[in-house]
This record gives sequence, structure tokens and C-alpha cells, in this order.
Amino acid sequence: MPTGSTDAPPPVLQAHDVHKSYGRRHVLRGADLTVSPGQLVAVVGENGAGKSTLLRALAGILPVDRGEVALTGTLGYCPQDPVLNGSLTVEQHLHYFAAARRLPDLRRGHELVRILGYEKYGHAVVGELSGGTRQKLNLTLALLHDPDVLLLDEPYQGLDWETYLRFWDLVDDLRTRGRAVVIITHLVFEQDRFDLLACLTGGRLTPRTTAGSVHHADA
Ligand SMILES: Nc1ncnc2c1ncn2[C@@H]1O[C@H](COP(=O)(O)OP(=O)(O)OP(=O)(O)O)[C@@H](O)[C@H]1O
Repeated sequence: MPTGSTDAPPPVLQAHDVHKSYGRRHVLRGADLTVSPGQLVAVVGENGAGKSTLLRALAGILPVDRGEVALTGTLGYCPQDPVLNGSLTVEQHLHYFAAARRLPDLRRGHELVRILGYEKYGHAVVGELSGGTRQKLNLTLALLHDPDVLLLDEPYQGLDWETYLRFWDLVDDLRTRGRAVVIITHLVFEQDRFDLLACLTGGRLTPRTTAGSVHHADA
């Protein structure tokens, strides 16, 4: 999928001719996607089109049947359903994920908790948190190591309006710092926030630039 300008920086994520079937259900049928640093991409499509399948394939956690996915740099992936340990606290999650990522401290984690506005739950056991707060932790863990490419599967399900707006401030900051963000969204009203809409139909992606891409290019 061309990104337009010839002097654009090299892509951080490229998928070429990706195919994936579940049994006889051929979900991805030659999906192509090119994502550049600082680019904000929406993956849209009807229910069951294969958006989550595509994201899992891009994240490298779902083997594809055919095609290639190439990633440059580090990856953060936020699945639709939070994968958290209900018996651990928020603080323990930060601690273990930071250790797994070999981060020197929890500074970024605490900053994200503050930005997403759930500091008061630091010592709460995750199994007792609301769905929205678990989703905030899910996002925090995906962002903890400041990845070059961030893949978010409907990241704001259950978020209150204030947090939703803070989420977009966070994404603006990531984009300004050259991070690429790919988000599955169903929200038509927010589509101009993106540089590119990648519409998944019939197992293939069709790119559509947005009013937002013109705006950001002018900025
Ligand atoms: N593990 C699986 N095993 C078998 N079929 C699956 C599996 N995961 C997804 N599917 C099927 O693949 C198709 C695409 O599913 P997927 O979840 O990727 O779609 P989606 O576009 O993300 O949907 P939604 O908008 O509802 O979240 C659906 O028909 C789904 O039932």
C-alpha cells in the first residue's frame, strides 16, 4: 500500500499479501499494509471482517498461512480482551512487565497511570477492578516500553469520556515523537483524527486518506 511521498521515511511495519484461514473460513485474502514512523492508521471494517485477526498477525502472535509481516523496532500490542492476572495488583503488573521489558524503573508506567487517571487503584487487585480500569491497565502495559509501533484493538471500550480524550492526547504525543499507531476502531466520528483509514473488506485492505491526513501534513 503506497504511502504517497517518495521522500517518506522507511516504513516501520509492512505486511504483504497476508492470508489467514480458520478451517475453511478464509479471513485474510492478501492484505497489504505499510505504516511509516509517526503515522496514525485506523483499521475499519464490519464485524467479523477480520480486523482482530489482522492485528494478531501484525503482532506476530498468529502465524499466517501466506505472506510476510516485517517490523522494524519495538512493538506494543493491546488486545481487545485484557490479558491480566486477576490476583495481582496494578503496581505488581507494572513491576513485572517493566522487569520483562528490562526497563530501569517504573517512571513511564506511573506517568501513564497518571495520564489515564487511575492512580488511586495502584494497590487494588486487578480482579476487583471495573472493566474500564482494567482496560486502562491493558493500555498502560502496551505503552510501557514506549514502542516504535503500537497496535491497539478497540482500545477505548469501557473508557469514560475524560479518559478517552486523554487517550487521544497520549496518541498525539506518540505521533509527534515518531511512533506509529494502528488502531481498530468502529467510531465513524473520529476518523479524521487518522492519517490513513485502512478498510478491511473481502480479506484485503483498501487505503483511504482522511481530512486529518491533509491537516497533519499542513501542521
Ligand atoms: N480462533 C478462531 N477460530 C475460528 N474462527 C475464528 C477465530 N478467530 C476469529 N474467527 C473468525 O474469523 C472471522 C474474523 O474474526 P475477527 O475477530 O478477526 O473479526 P473482527 O473484524 O475483528 O470482528 P469484530 O468487529 O466483531 O471485532 C470471524 O468470522 C470469526 O468468527
